[in-house]
Amino acid sequence: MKLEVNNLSFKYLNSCVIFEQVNFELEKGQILSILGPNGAGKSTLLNCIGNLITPQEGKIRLNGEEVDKMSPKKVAQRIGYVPQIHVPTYEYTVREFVVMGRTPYLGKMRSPGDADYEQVERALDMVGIKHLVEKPYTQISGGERQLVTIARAIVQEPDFILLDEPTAHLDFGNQIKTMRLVKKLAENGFGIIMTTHNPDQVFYTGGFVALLDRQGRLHCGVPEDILTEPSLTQLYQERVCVFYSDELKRRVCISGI
Ligand SMILES: Nc1ncnc2c1ncn2[C@@H]1O[C@H](COP(=O)(O)OP(=O)(O)OP(=O)(O)O)[C@@H](O)[C@H]1O
Repeated sequence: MKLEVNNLSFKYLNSCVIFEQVNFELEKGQILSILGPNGAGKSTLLNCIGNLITPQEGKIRLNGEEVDKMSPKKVAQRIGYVPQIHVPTYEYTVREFVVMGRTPYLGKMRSPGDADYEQVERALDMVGIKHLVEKPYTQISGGERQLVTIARAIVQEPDFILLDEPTAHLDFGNQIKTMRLVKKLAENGFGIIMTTHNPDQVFYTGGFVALLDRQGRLHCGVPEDILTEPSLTQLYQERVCVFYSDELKRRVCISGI
């Protein structure tokens, strides 16, 4: 299963262009991390890929099929989306919230069955929050909510999962655990597209990386080529240091303060 993004351009009504001529492709089991300054357009790009908003130009295809011509149900079977902030509207328990990920597979008027709930338990176990299963979704923390939303995307069994800043609300330990989880999801065959503000996470997860600059251009490649001291310093307008750690056996990125 291949996701292709061709010549994508987007602007909001009455705004300047957010990004232009964006091109990349990704296979199931691969990771693409998107970095860029605040307001560059990373979430907007994810929303286009998830078919939540329509680009003015360009196409997104899944195995050659145009996403905007697919039914919402079929898109939901192929692409899972974990937004940056999820505002709860009703006191669902975590179990009830996560099982909603099974909706694209349920027939009209059919309720989830034992097998669906077993998937929920497995997904909560995988993200490390099985103990929250009975808790109301409105009574868990922002970070826990993010993990619950990842569990919902897992039970959706999509080919690709879009993660918008999956570590945004997480403490340092949970950020590390989530990056380990992202790698595990890719090893389990999910294609992952995630946005992040931490270049070091990309050296850990590996895969591909894309920098979205302030001019709306996307520069894609492997971390070793794309995440260099000059490119990151230019992107963030602050000194950034990149070096090889013998202990970690990978490159490391830290602020150059
Ligand atoms: N619904 C909207 N209507 C008009 N402009 C919008 C809308 N949503 C976002 N924008 C603008 O589009 C630009 C890109 O926003 P977006 O949220 O995609 O950036 P981002 O790179 O994800 O930012 P951050 O890192 O801060 O989350 C910003 O200037 C933002 O103000």
